[in-house]
Amino acid sequence: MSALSDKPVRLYDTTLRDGTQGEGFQLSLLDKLRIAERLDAFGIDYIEGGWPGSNPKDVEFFQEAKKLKLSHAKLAAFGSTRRADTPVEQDPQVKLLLDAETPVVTIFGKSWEMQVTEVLRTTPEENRAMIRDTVAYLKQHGREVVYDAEHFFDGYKDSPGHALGSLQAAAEGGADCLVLCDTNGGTLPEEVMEICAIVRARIPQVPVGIHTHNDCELGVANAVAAVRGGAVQVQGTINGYGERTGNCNLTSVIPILQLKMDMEVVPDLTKLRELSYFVDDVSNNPHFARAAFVGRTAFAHKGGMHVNAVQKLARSYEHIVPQAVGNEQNILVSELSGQSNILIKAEQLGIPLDKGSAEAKAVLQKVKELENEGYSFEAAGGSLELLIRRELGRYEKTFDLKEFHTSFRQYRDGHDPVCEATVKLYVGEVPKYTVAEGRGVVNALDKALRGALEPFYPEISEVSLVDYKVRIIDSHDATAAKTRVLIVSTNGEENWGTVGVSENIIEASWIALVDGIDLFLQRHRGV
Ligand SMILES: CC(=O)SCCNC(=O)CCNC(=O)[C@H](O)C(C)(C)COP(=O)(O)OP(=O)(O)OC[C@H]1O[C@@H](n2cnc3c(N)ncnc32)[C@H](O)[C@@H]1OP(=O)(O)O
Ligand SMILES: CC(=O)C(=O)O
Repeated sequence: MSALSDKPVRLYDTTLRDGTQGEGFQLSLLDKLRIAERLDAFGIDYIEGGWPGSNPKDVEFFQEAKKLKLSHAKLAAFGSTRRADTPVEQDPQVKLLLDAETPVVTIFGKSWEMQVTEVLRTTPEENRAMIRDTVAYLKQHGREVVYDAEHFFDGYKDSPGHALGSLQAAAEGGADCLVLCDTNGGTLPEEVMEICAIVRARIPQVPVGIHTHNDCELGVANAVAAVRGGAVQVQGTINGYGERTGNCNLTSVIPILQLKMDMEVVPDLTKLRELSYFVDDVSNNPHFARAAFVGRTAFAHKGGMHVNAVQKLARSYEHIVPQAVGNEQNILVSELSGQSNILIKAEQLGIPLDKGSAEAKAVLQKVKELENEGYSFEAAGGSLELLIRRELGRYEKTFDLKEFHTSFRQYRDGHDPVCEATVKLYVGEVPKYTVAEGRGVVNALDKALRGALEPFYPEISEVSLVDYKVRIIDSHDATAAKTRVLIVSTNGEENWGTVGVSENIIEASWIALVDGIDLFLQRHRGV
């Protein structure tokens, strides 16, 4: 019985090997071990850990991975066939594959005649022998052997006989799975489906797998087409990392298989988003907001019509239930909002509003006016909350600003430059005037503002800035550029974004900074 027969489709993850062939995706040994553990816990069937013939880290990975307590996944070591004119038992690459002591070994070989003659510079006969010998040798050593047929689709379209002959050689050697690779990522889904079905018919005794690349943005579509054509193993990477534009994205193909094609491939799909973020965090990459299924915007609704409809019936604009993949619905407020967006936000703040009420209309109008001036509330939930509070009278003035001043001093004697800020304000009737130095102007202003407020509101010592972003935007009359500053503040438990817009970057920063602290005070004081 085939090793692949008890599940409709087996998931083969190559994040740790092909993923690391992608620009900007590097993993330390520890990173690789941590990701392997998470892939196993998620229910991935095969984890390709690396290429031991490539570098010492991958050799060490397989040594260290023996200590992992994997509950489900099988580890695979990856490498090439023996080299031309070298007996397989003397090939150092093949020896390293055995030394990795994994239950599975994956080798790649050439399917495209042109690659055989021009890159390997050998004959098709020797190429077939390289494939057959290597697979057979690994089988003799008790390994499950996955054969990756590199450039299979290009090779098949160029010469079907040659491409099928190379697969036949792997089958004769005893391969457990023949993986058809769209190595250059240029094949279309209907070709993938048709060619997979032909291979299944010509070599029915060995299961077929699929390995696709995303050069035409078709990595996932091609994997799905292959499954339709009879493939039972899908190779890919978490978040689609990989060579050039990446590999088939497992965070998309897994929910497609499970939710759309009714194939149970993982036990708990709700952990998908967490896994996606984990791999981004470990590799120090930003999360791709627009990623299908797992991205921050995958279920974000901005247009007023959409928001109105999803409130009545979520599936009017959602193709799946977001929670099925660990994601959630997100309602955005902007100039494209209708009252429905405002009502939802207000309700989240515990301020129920009625549709058609004067308050709902006033908030909506203010949002539209401010966005027209350059404000953006999508990432500035804190400023939006203040706006709603002010419009609805759920706001208490905590201080009155009279003036602020900033300066930047550059010395000629090598002394570090100094930024200085002064702030003059009133808390009730009490005046306060402070001065502070900082690493930059915003830092100096932040310190001066806190210095003035802390004697009255000591709780603001909990608040700190975590992010500061500046964007130059066109003013609506297009005569002068405006600056939009977005600040993210935190009290260690929650983050909130505030926004300021002005033709002057310091004023824009000040508005965002003050909103950040003001919102904290409103909440803390239970206004
Ligand atoms: C489609 C894929 O993604 S396959 C995986 C590709 N990944 C990588 O290349 C990352 C890891 N690679 C490496 O660390 C290095 O390239 C190594 C250690 C494997 C080889 O390094 P070197 O020995 O210095 O060779 P180099 O990388 O310059 O060239 C590759 C050699 O492999 C040969 N080769 C290519 N494909 C195959 C194959 N399927 N079977 C056997 N040999 C092959 C090439 O012909 C070439 O040898 P040649 O110059 O004698 O013709
Ligand atoms: C094997 C592989 O990574 C490829 O053909 O793309």
